Amino acid sequence: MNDDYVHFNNNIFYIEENIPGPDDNSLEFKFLLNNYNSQLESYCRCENVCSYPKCECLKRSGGNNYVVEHGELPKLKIDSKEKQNLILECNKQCTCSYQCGNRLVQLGPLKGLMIKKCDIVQKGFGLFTNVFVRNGSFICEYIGELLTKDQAFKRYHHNKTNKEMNYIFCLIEHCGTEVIETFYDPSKFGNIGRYINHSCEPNSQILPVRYDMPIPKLAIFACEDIKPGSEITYNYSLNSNNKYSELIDRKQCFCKTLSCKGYMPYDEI
Ligand SMILES: C[S@@+](CC[C@H](N)C(=O)[O-])C[C@H]1O[C@@H](n2cnc3c(N)ncnc32)[C@H](O)[C@@H]1O
Repeated sequence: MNDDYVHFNNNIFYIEENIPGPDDNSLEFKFLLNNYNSQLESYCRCENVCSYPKCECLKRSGGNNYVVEHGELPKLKIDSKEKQNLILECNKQCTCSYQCGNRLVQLGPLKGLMIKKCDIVQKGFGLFTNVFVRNGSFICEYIGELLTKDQAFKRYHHNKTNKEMNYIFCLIEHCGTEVIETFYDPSKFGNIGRYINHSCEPNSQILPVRYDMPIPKLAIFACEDIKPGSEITYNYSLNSNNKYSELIDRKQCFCKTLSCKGYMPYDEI
């Protein structure tokens, strides 16, 4: 990966990959660590660049993940209710080259992103772009510590009690009858993705992407063309789960869009 960004706050450690949180001696942590240290079972034996349906990774993804010519998600106004295919990139066990069009998130974030204070003080800092971002482009990952459910709840309540911002992201994936839950916290260890604010009319979307290990990476893609100078935003509720609605902010929303719901997301059961 090639990430040129840094934090301006020395108390936050810049990381370019998710890391396991502290060991809480639970079975869940052992399972998480085991997954963290495992390799994805699938890989391809393609030469140079991959094509569907020959490539095993693309076959498992159900088709091309990215538009080959531009290295973007297909131009879709991504809808939260639409069923999203598994995004499985080629990984380090694959024999294809690094020019293969099925490697995007692993190549690192967009250049030209900037962290700055938002005009609306209640939002704190935000992530902005200095460059034009095409619809479907990969912007950056949301990287942090990987926590067990118990750790995520404890940290969330600590933040709430101390009136601190919440950075914990809870990903719930449904795979047949299986439900996979992953908790990310970039509050102390994280990348630039931690500065992206919520909007009720977002210009980006967060999606799970897998390569190398079975634990998904959280990847943020533009869901419309974004002009230079704009703030990058996504809707925090899209991957939240009603079961853990407690982990979602119920603060006043200051996105100031016409569709603003007034509060930060909270999915009803
Ligand atoms: C992942 S952080 C985003 C970066 C954060 N603004 C900062 O300064 O580090 C999430 C926190 O930002 C604030 N936030 C994000 N979107 C907001 C919005 N639309 N309105 C008000 N506050 C927002 C909330 O305090 C939330 O807990």
